[in-house]
Amino acid sequence: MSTASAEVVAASGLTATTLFTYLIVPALVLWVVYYRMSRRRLYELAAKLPGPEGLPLVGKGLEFIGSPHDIYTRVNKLGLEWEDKPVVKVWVGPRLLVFLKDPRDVEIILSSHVHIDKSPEYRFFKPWLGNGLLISTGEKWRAHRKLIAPTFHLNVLKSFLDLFNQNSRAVVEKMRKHNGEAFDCHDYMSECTVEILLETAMGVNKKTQNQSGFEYAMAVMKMCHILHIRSTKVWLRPDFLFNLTSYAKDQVKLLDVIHTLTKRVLKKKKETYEKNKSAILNSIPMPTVGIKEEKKAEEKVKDKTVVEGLSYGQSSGLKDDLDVDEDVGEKKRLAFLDLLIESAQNGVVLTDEEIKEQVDTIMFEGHDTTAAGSSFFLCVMGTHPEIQAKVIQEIDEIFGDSDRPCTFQDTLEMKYLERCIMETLRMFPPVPIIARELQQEVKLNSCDLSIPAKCTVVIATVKLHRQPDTYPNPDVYNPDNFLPENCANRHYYSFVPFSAGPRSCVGRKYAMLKLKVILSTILRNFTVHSPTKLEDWKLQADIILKRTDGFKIQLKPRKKQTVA
Ligand code: HEM
Repeated sequence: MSTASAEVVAASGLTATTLFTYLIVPALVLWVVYYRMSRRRLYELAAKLPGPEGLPLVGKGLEFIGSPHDIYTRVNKLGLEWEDKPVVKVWVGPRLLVFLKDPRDVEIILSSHVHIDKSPEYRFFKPWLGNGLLISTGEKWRAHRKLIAPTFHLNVLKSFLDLFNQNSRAVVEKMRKHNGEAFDCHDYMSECTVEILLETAMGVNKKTQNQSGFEYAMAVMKMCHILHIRSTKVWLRPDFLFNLTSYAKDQVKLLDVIHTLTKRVLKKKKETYEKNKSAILNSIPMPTVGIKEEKKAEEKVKDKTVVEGLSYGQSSGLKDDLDVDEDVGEKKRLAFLDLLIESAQNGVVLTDEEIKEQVDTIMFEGHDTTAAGSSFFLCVMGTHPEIQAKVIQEIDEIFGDSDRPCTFQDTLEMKYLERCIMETLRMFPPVPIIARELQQEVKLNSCDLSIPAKCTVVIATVKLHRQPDTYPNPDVYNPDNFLPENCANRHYYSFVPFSAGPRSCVGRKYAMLKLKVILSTILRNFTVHSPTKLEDWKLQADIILKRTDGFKIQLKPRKKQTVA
């Protein structure tokens, strides 16, 4: 306070404390009244929703303290207490979270073209993924989705089979050195999926990758951990507090590793593009095995339309923009990064920064999810030898004694393996929650209740996929859950590991094809044993679902070594 104003205050007999009381306190009270009035409808509807009331001010915020496994266990327990309700509200401080687990309600959210905004927690991804497809919304998201979805067309994916095969064989050779010893398979799956992504979607040659795949995968894992900590520890949410912690310093270092790789990938690709524009079209690797037979098989498949639906990770009644039948045309069949660069050169408004954000998004979404899915699969096989034997029998019927690479037609014949992958994604969905910020009130289908605008809707796939009225014995691993006759009467939205509707996973078909090639190659070479029973696994919902106790497996060679 200046001397003059201090004198005025002194003359009027006011002290700084009374000034505070007379000005700041009423302003604060007015703000609180305004804040509550503007959220009146939210409180009104929230009061009618079932769920724990929690403590004043913090609600159930304290449930989110502790290790990722503790949080997972506590939130799961909370879910069990409200098991009989189709919808459960949870207050975390001033935030209202509404958990949905009835497929009829899940359908309202996921099938909507309106409820597409991600929840505020996704903003923690911003320094990493910018405004990439996972986070963006509105017109930007719509335009980029339209551009990117065709790059995951089956015709593009089929051209990746050689690379899927080569990398699967490489990981088999790397894992062989454990010689029957127990080891954590997640690091291998992680490295392998990063390398496959670099070679396929990004078109980066293996020779130029060096150690970067492994380093990148480790940096991504650590970043996910930091993001998880931020979204669960309320005090780390504001940037100014987070920036004071060692997590912020670690984040800077990790993002440096991640973005260095992305920038390098982008630079290389642009140089190639400039050097020889026409060579870009030819740079998509073409399959070299059994092309004629593939063509015949494809025609057969087209007649039967068996390639959609469950084969590619979603209930057969669901369709999204990945299921468009018309071929995008020879010229347009570009791999992801080639298409983005070409589009930017040909007048589509796409800045270098936007391309980088999409590359980061695809690298993250495309790698950690598949690494978790394949690691869970191997562990499940290891704990269910009788089911593993059936998968191996199917694979042997397809390949016999041959070491030939896997073709697209082979993947279509892996029906039992497919059901086992589906069942793994049911029990252990790599993306355990899908969260949206509602801009409009929503009337639920399962009951006579509405959820308010401005709340966060959470679809916990880990819960949705284990509803006993949909899946008898939901905690028992049973691939027969995905027999056609058992799927027939099930609600389409009761199985959404890749989400569904307009914001479904753009890499769904890519992931399924890649999983079939990697996992069949591993089981052509080894039988898997897993030392810990499935009931004893310790899970943590760390953005991506993981095992706190690690993905330990032992491999026993089945036959002579394949040539890598
Ligand atoms: C087993 C593997 C995978 C699973 C379980 C999975 C699951 C999901 C889920 C649940 C979402 C919706 C997330 C949300 O709404 O918050 C999603 C979105 C997305 N996924 Fe995947 N994913 C997998 C593999 C992949 C792959 C291989 C790629 C790319 C190569 C990919 C790219 C994306 C992208 C870009 C989005 C954002 C789409 C949008 O918002 O329009 N995913 N994924």
